[in-house]
Amino acid sequence: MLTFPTCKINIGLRITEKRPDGFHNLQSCFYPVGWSDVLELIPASEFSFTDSGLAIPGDPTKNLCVRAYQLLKADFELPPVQMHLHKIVPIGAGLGGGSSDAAFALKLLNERFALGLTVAQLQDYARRLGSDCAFFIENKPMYCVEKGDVFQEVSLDLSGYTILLVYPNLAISTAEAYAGVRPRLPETPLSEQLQAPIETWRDSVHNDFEDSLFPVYPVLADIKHQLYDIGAVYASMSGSGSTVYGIFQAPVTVSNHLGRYNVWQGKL
Ligand SMILES: C[C@@](CO)(OP(=O)(O)O)[C@H](O)COP(=O)(O)OP(=O)(O)OC[C@H]1O[C@@H](n2ccc(N)nc2=O)[C@H](O)[C@@H]1O
Ligand SMILES: Nc1ncnc2c1ncn2[C@@H]1O[C@H](COP(=O)(O)OP(=O)(O)O)[C@@H](O)[C@H]1O
Repeated sequence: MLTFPTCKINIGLRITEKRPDGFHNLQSCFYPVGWSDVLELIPASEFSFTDSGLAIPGDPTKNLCVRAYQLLKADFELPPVQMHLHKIVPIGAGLGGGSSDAAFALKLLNERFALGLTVAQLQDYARRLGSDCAFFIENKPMYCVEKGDVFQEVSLDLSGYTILLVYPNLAISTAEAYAGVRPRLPETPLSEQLQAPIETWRDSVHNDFEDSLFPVYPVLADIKHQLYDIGAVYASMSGSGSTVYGIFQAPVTVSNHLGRYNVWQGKL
């Protein structure tokens, strides 16, 4: 069985406070984007995990796909499987690629072995693997609060718009990015700003990580300016970086300047 774990962008990201557990509460709209990995699962005589494509840093036995399998194996009689992940979505990119792989692995195992888990149960397993992970169970636009794993419905429909993602070949660790932010409650809640037309977002919808990361990595601000220069209606860094995206009315010609990076263009 094959599945295609997509990624996400954050439209606005406000870090509101540090929590007693060391994590941060946030406000953000998570929006699915079609740049995807490929995950294959085949029943086998013993468990194995292999990967190809982009090199994934860290111990493969701790890959989030393996952890998803082990999590379910602890509660169910799961047969052994051969798992293969072809990695396409950049890593340390603010796109939630690893979290998506884990969530799609949970969904695939649930389906293949008829475990009968509900969406809420799958989300509970996903929360144990990472703050971003539960979003990818339903994988639809959501207003996310607390650790990014508590959801409120959002009536945001950007279908028809084109998105251009630019990964500047620079990985940023999520934990380090959080260590650099100064949490504060925004004067206007992000949910209110998102209700205004997309043309207004440039002056209102903000990713708090830009404040601490743009001075350290000037290439990020440069990409954002370039995206506006080529006609983006709205541009921002996604998550804790380093991907910067632009939303456009129609498909765009990627300039030579941006073409040096790892770019992906598609419909929202
Ligand atoms: C910043 C965001 C925004 O969507 O996305 P990415 O940029 O990673 O895609 C997320 O909050 C990332 O979520 P995720 O990547 O799942 O983080 P986790 O694995 O749970 O945590 C990694 C580390 O980030 C910090 N962390 C994460 C989430 C959160 N709400 N508060 C935190 O302080 C903690 O230091 C934690 O040890
Ligand atoms: N399947 C996976 N894909 C990507 N990264 C993974 C995976 N499993 C574990 N990881 C670990 O998670 C870290 C970053 O994950 P990722 O979700 O890509 O970050 P971000 O959301 O910031 O882009 C990597 O450094 C890697 O060690």
